Parts: sequence; structure tokens; C-alpha cells
Amino acid sequence: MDSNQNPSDPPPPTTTSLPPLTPRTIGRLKPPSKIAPMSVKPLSFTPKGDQNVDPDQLLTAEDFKVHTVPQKRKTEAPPPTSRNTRLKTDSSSSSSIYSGSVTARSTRTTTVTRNPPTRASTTRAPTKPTTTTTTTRSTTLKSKPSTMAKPVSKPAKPTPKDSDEPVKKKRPAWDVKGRLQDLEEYHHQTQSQLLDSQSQIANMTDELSRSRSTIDELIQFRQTLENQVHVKEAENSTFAQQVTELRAELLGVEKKYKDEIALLISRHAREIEEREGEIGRLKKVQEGLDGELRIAKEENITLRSTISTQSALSVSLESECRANKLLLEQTESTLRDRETRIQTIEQQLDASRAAVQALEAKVREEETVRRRLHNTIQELKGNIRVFCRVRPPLDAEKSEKPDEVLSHISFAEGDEQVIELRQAVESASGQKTVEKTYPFSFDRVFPPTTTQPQVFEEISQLVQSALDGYNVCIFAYGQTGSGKTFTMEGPSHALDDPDTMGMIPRAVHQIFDTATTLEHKGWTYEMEAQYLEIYNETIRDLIGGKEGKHEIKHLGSTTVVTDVVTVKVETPTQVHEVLRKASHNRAVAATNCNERSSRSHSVFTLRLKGTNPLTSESSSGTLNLIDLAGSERLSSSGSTGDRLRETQAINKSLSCLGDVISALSSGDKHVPYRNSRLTYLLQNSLGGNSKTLMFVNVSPLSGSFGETLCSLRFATKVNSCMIGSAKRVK
Ligand SMILES: Nc1ncnc2c1ncn2[C@@H]1O[C@H](COP(=O)(O)OP(=O)(O)OP(=O)(O)O)[C@@H](O)[C@H]1O
Repeated sequence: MDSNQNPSDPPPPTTTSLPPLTPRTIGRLKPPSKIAPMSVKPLSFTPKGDQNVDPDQLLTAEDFKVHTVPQKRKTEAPPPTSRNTRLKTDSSSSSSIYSGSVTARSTRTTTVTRNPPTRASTTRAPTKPTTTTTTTRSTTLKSKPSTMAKPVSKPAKPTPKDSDEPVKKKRPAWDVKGRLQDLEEYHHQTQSQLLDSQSQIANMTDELSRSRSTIDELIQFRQTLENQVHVKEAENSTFAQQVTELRAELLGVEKKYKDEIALLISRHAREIEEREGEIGRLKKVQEGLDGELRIAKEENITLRSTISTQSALSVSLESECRANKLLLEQTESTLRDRETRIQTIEQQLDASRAAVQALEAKVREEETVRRRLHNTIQELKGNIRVFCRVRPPLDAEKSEKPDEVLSHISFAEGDEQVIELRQAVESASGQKTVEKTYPFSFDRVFPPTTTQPQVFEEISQLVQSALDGYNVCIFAYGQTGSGKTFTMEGPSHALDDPDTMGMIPRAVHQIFDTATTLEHKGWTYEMEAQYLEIYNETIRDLIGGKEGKHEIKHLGSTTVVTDVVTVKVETPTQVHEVLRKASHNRAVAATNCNERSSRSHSVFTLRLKGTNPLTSESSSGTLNLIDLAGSERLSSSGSTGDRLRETQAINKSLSCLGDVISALSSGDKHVPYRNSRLTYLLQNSLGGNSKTLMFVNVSPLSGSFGETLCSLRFATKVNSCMIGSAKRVK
């Protein structure tokens, strides 16, 4: 009994019944089977000082109720949202159910109180003396009174005022015997209560030990449940992780499928468009076909009518056919006769073919003979020939110096080989002026009216010799401005003008034309071109544009100049390109060297290699077309310094050319080719098999009389080198 408690003022019981245990709750918790539901054995209380304890007053299990006082937690737990939480709550509640108030860790405080023994207080009260105190005992299963329930009820202490029992009178002091009697009686009661109490204590001790073992088992069971909770929590976290992973995977898959679906949708949209387009096209085709079908049906109708017409015709045709069969038989017999005749004709044709082949062979032989004869004629004409050409006066010359134009030159009528210069000189006495004439005769004299094609006609035979395997050299010699470049190349602005183009492009055209013609006779040609310039005894490549150390080398009958560009040409156009490039390079040099073009020799070389597998012939010829430097005399040029050196170099090379030609004509053993670059370059083209033609170009102006006379004299010297080919009229 709590000493602080007033027995007359029992506290109101805060008894709360536990929620009933449902089979579901029990099944989930699975308590150990050996744990029996908690029971409290009947306790018997003997109130202090009460000797006569009624057995009915003994406490039974029914007198106890489990009171649960919910303790407010510091922090309210969140409402259960998951299985774990639910489990935890269940576990907690189960813990409270099984352990009740016996564990300090319980979240609820459970008190076990005894119902007030109303029977004892009502039925036994009259038998008990007023001094007897009915004790209400509060029992807790654990010794912690702070958390345990306090006694909830207590019988009211009977007061003498309220009691109906007779109150014992206090014995007088002198009643020693009576008082002794009372003491003995009290002693007996006390003895017997003591014995009862001892036996009850023993029972309670047993009960306590059983309760402890039950508590241990409950603790163990709680531990097991906690372990299960941990396991479930671990599983739960694993599940949560798996759920997260699955969600991520699901997102990835969803995205992937979304993309695929989008792709499929766009593809399907495209396909639908294509299909629609296809359907459109097919519809058009169908429309076209429908149209065709209509036409075909119409045609069909027409044809049916035609067939019916034709059927009628057929009958008449059949009769015609019979007639024709007869005709055919006659024709077949005619045909057989004709076949016989055709065979005869074919035999005659074979014979003719053989004759043609024989004739072609003869033509080839004759071509060979023609070549031989042609070159014999060329040789008879002379290996060095000289053509004189007088250029027409320029418009400016005609207007500025009309008196000077052609006043000193005359041509013999009917004789195309004679030219005569006239000069008025004083007589020996000096009293009168007489006209002195200088007649010259050359292989051909071209007056100013002669056109380029007419000039070329005269040299075309010579060009042909190059294709036949001869080395051909064509020079243009004369003073500056006499028309050398015009003769050899033509006007610089119209290299391929058929009316004005010069000897070089014309020669190239003829060579290509003749080579094409000769292909029918079995000849094929390879051609290559080079274009050089000799200025002050220095060689410059007019195609490659290099000036400097070019050396001339003679390898047998072939002349090679080191480090110059040689272009393989297969068409006249390619040759024109070469000429254009050379003309450009020459013009560039001219701006640097002041009228250099007239102070240098330009040499265009075309090498021709021909083969004829049919006749097993081959040829190797060279065509050199040379525009020589102006031939002004030193005295008349009045040159000094560089110009003097140029003139000296020009005169030297021109005089060397004359010396070489002279030595060749006189059959000298030593020919001074090496005396100048020009003659050394042309070594293989001067003499031997070579054929040389010199144009001597003459100015129409009388002011150039002296230069013209010199040029004609030089040309005459060259011309006279050949036996019987030059004539000089004195
Ligand atoms: N047969 C011709 N018909 C028309 N014009 C011509 C003829 N010959 C020359 N000429 C003209 O005469 C001028 C001088 O001719 P060209 O330049 O050919 O002389 P050149 O002797 O080559 O001079 P250079 O030595 O300076 O080169 C040019 O304007 C040219 O067009």
C-alpha cells in the first residue's frame, strides 16, 4: 500500500482496456506457442490486523484488468504509409499486448489493478471489527512504481460513526485478566494471519518467477520480431532500390520506344505520302490506260468492221493468190537464172578485187617512185634556191613618200625570175645623170602584189620533201622592215588567217594534210616542234621561255639543243599554240631589249618521223623555218655601243651562213659550221640531204636602195652556189 495515498480518497482509475486481439493480429504476430496468455494467479491478501480472512476475499484473475494508459509521445509518429510502417506499428502494438506494462521500452503503460472487492467490503464488513482495515492492494508485475499503475480502488475505512458493529469497551486498568484475554486473542489472530501471509508470499514468489520467465520469453519474442522488422526493412530498401532502378529503366525504355514510335510515325507519314503520290501517279496511269482502252475499243470496232471488209476482200485475194502462185513459180525460175548470173558476177568481182589490190601495190610502188622523182626534180632545181619577194608599200609610206615607192625597182614582164634595180648616177664626166641598172635573177621573184598562198605554192614541193625524209631549211633574209616576219609567220594578229598566214603555219597545215593522205598508203607520222631564238650568239627557248646555257649537240644526223622544250604535235591547232606562245615570249623579250625581234634569228623546227609497215619504209625529216635578223650594214646603220655589237653579231652570223653555203657548193672538205651559233645549229639542215630555200625580202622604198642592193647581192652569191640554178644578168 502506498504510504502517500489516502485510503479514503482513492484516485479515479484511468483504466483503459486494451484493444481486443483479433485472430488476424495474432496470426500476423505469431507468438511463440509455448507462451501462454498471461494469467495472474489469485492472490490472497490478508489485511493487516484482520485475523479472519474470508476465502472469498482472495483475489482472482477476474479481479484484475489490464489498464493501458497511452503515453503521449514526444513526437507524433507519421501515419503509416508503407508496409514497413504498418509492420512496425503492429509489432509495437503486439509488443504492448504481450509485454503489457512489464517492459520499460513499451510505448504504453499498462497497469494491472484489482477491482475493489466489493463483496468483501459488503458481505464481510459486518463480521469484521472496526479495527480491521480492508486493504486494497495494487499489484504491478514490475517493481517500477513510477510507470506502474497505482491502486485504483480502496475500500473505505469504516469509521466508528458509520459502523453498525458494537465498539469494544476499553477494559479498565484493573481488569488485568480481561486485558490478558484480549491480548491472547489478538495473538492468536496474528499468528494465524502470519501463517496465511507466509503461504501467500510463497505462492506469489512462485507466480513472480513464472511471470519473469514469461517476460523473458516475451523479450526474446520481441527480439525475434525486431530482427524480422530489420530484415523486412532491408528488403524494403532493396525493393525501393529495385523500384528506382526499374523506374529509371522504365523511363529509358519509354524514351526509346517514344523515339522509335516517333520515327515509325514519321516513316509511316512518309510512306503514306509516297503511297498517296504513287496512288496519284497510278490514277493518272489508270486515266491514261482508260483513255487508251477507249481508243483500243474504238479501234477494235474499226478493226471488226475492217475484218468484215477484209473477209470479203480475202475471198477475192485468194483467187488473186492462186494467180500469184503461178506467177511466183515463174519468178522463182527467173530467180534461179539470176543466182547463176550473180555467182558469175561474184567470181568476176573477186578477180576485180585481186586486180585492185595489185593496183594498190603498184600505187605504193609508184608513190615510192614519185618520191624519188620528186626529189630528183628538187635536186635538179638546185639544193639551194632563192626566192626574192618585194613587200607592198604600207599606206603610210604611200602617202608620206609617194615618190620613193617602187621608183627604183622594176620587174621583167613575162619573166618571174628577174628583178632590176635602177639608180640615177652621175656620168663619169659629172655633167649628166645616167640611170644605172642592177638586174638580178633568182629562182622566183615575187612582186608586191603576190599573195601568201601564191608564195607558198612555190615552196610546197619543198615542204613535201620534209615528209619524204629530207632536211629542209627555209630562210627569210633582208633588212629590217622588209617583210621577213610577215612572209614566215604572217601578221602577228592573224596567225591562222587562211589569207594572210605565213609560210610556217601553211607548211604545218600541208604536212598534216599530206600525212593524213599518206595514211591511206600505209604511212603514219610522229611530229614534234621547237622554237628557238639566237640573239647576240645566245640561244633562248621561245616555248619554254628560258635564256642561257643551251648547248647545241649533233648526235649522228640528229641535232639536239639542251634544255629546250620540245612539243609533240598531232594537230595544226597545237602548232598554232606553239607559234602563239613563241610570239608572246618574243614580244616580252622585245620590250626588254628594244626591237630585239629584228635583231635576233628565230628558228622554228618541226621533226617528222614516218613509218610504213606495208612497204617497210621509214623516213626522218626536219623542217627548219628561219626568220633571220635584219641585215643592215654597219655603215648605214650608224650603230654604236650595244647596237654596234648587235649589228656585228648579226653580220658575223649572216656572213658565216654565206661562207657555209659557199663551202658546201664548192665541195670543200671543211665547212665552217662552228663559226656561228646559227650555222652550227643548222649543220644537219645545210648540205647533204638537205634542201635550202632563201627568201630575200626587199623594201619597196627607194630610200632603202643601198640595203636592197646588198641583200640582192648576198642572195645572188648564195644562189650562184648551185650549179646552173642561178643566173645573173649583167
Ligand atoms: N607581203 C606583205 N603584205 C602586206 N604587208 C606586208 C607584207 N610584207 C610586210 N608587210 C608589212 O610590212 C611591215 C614590216 O614587215 P615585217 O615586220 O615582216 O618586216 P621584217 O623584215 O620582219 O622586220 P624585222 O626585221 O624588224 O622583223 C609590217 O607592218 C608588215 O605587216
